[in-house]
Amino acid sequence: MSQLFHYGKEQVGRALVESGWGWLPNLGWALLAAGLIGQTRQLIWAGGVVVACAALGSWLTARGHFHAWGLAATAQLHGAYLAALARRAEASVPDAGTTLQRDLTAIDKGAGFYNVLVPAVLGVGASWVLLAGLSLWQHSLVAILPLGCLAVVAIVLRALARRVSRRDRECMHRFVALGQSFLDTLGGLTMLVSYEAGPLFAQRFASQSERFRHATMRVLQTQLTSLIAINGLVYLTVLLAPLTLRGPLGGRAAAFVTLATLMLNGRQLGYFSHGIKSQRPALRGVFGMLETAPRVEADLPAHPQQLTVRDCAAAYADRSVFKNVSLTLAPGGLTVLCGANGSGKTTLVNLINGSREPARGAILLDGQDLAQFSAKKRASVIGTLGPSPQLFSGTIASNLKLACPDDARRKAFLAKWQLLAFIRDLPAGWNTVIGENGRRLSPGQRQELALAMLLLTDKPVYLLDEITTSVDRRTTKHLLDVVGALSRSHLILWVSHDPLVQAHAAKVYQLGGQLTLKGGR
Ligand SMILES: Nc1ncnc2c1ncn2[C@@H]1O[C@H](COP(=O)(O)OP(=O)(O)OP(=O)(O)O)[C@@H](O)[C@H]1O
Repeated sequence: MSQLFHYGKEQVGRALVESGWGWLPNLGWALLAAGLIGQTRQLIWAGGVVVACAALGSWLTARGHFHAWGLAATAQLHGAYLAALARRAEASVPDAGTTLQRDLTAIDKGAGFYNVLVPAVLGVGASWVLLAGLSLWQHSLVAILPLGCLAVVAIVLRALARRVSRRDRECMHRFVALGQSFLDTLGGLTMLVSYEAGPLFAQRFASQSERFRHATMRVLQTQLTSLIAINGLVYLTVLLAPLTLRGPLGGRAAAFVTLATLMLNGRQLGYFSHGIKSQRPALRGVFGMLETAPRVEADLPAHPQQLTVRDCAAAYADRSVFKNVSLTLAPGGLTVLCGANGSGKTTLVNLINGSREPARGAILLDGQDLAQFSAKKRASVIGTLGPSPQLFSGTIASNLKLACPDDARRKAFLAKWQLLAFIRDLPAGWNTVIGENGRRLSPGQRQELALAMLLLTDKPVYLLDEITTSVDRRTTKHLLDVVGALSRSHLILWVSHDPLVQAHAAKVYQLGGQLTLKGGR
C-alpha cells in the first residue's frame, strides 16, 4: 500500500489544509454545546464564529477542487497504468488487458485512500487533543474511554479479517469452479448429448451454482458482522461516555460532542481499512503491472548460435514438473525431445518461448538471459508450433500471406521445399477457402499448412511440439527432410514420440524428472 503515497504528492499540503478546515467545525460545535448548556454567552459566540470561519475556509479551499489529492493521484495512477498496459499489449505480454476492468475499478476505489485517510487521521488526532484538554480540565476518564473502544475494534477487526479473506477465497474458488464447468459444458455440448449426460451435468451445474450462492452469502454475512462490530462499539462508547463525565455542565457537553465526533472519525477509519483491504489484491495487480511493464529493450541476436536451458525447474501452483533441466540447442542438426505423457515437454517448450516463467534457472540466447526480454521480442526470434495450430478463416493463400507478405520470397520458399503438395488435389488450389480455424481442411493438412506458415516467418529458432500426430508417413518423411535441412543453420527443438523423427535427430533427449541424452546420430 505504501506505493499509493507516491502519487499526487504535490497535493498533500492541500489535503492537510482541506482536512484541517474540515475538522474545525467540530471545535465550533463543541464550543457551542458548552456555551448553550453552560449558558455562557462568550462560548456561544466563539463557537458560532469558529463554525462560520470553518465553513468559509472550506468553501474557499474547495472551490470545486475538493479532494485535490485523490483527484490528482487517481489521474496519475490511471495514466501510468494505461501507459504500462499499452506497453505490455505492444510487447504481446500474455493476459494484457484481461484484468483491465478490475484494475481500473481498484484505482477508483483506491481514491478512498487519499480522500479518507488524511481527514480521518487528522480528525481523530485533533479530537483526541481536545478531549485530553477537556478531561484534564474536568478530571474525567472520557479521554481513555475511546482508547479502550478503538483497541477492542482493532482486535475484533483483526479476528474478522482472517475470516473475511478465508470467505473471499472460498467464494472466488466456487466462482472459478462454476465458470470452468460452464465453459466445459458449452464446449463439449455435442459430446454430452452423445453420452446422454445432459441431465447429469445440469444437476451438477445447479449444485455448483448453489454452492457459489452460499459462498457469496457467507461473504456478505461476514461483512455485515464486521460492520455491526464497528458500529456497535462506536455507539456503545458514545452512550457510556456520560457515565464517566464529571465537572461543570458546559464542559461535559463539549466533551460529549468531541467524543462523538472522535468516534465517528474512528468508525470512518474502520470502514476505510475494510475498503482498502478488499481492494488490496486488485491494487497489487495494478502496481505489479506498473513494475513489470516492459521497458524499452535491446535487440536479440538475429542469427544466434546457441540457446541454453540452464538448470531450469518448472512447477504448476506448488506441484513440481521437473528440476535441474539443462539443454543446449545449436545449429548443425535436429534436437528431439521425448518422454512420457505429462513429463513436462510442452512445459519446457513454454519456458523457452516465454509463455511460462521457470521456477528456477534461466534460458539464454547467445548468453543473454531471455527473462529480460518481452514476449514480443522473444517471438521475433523464436517460432513455436503445437499440435493444435491456429489458422485464420480465408484462403490458403491469404494465410500464407499473413506469415510472409513478400510474394516472391513466399513462392520461392514453397517451391524450394516442395511444401503443401496436397494443394494439387484441391479444385480451388491456393484459393481454397479453409473456414474458421481451417476446419474445412483435414487435421493433417492443417498441420502442414501451419508448419509452412511457421517456416515462412524465417525465425532463427523453432520449437515444434508434436506437429506430425495427424500427418501421414510420406508427408512426415518429407517434413523431416525440410526441417532436418533447416536445422543445419537454425536452432530447432522437436518434441516427438515418433521413432521416425527420432531417427533423424542429431541428439535425442528424454525427459522424466531429469533430462537425459538418449541417443542421436
Ligand atoms: N496449465 C496447467 N496447470 C496445471 N498443471 C499443468 C498445466 N499444464 C500442464 N500441467 C501439468 O504439468 C505436467 C506436464 O505437462 P506437459 O503438458 O508439459 O506434459 P507433456 O510431457 O508435454 O505431455 P504430453 O506428452 O501428453 O504432451 C502434467 O502433469 C500436467 O498435468
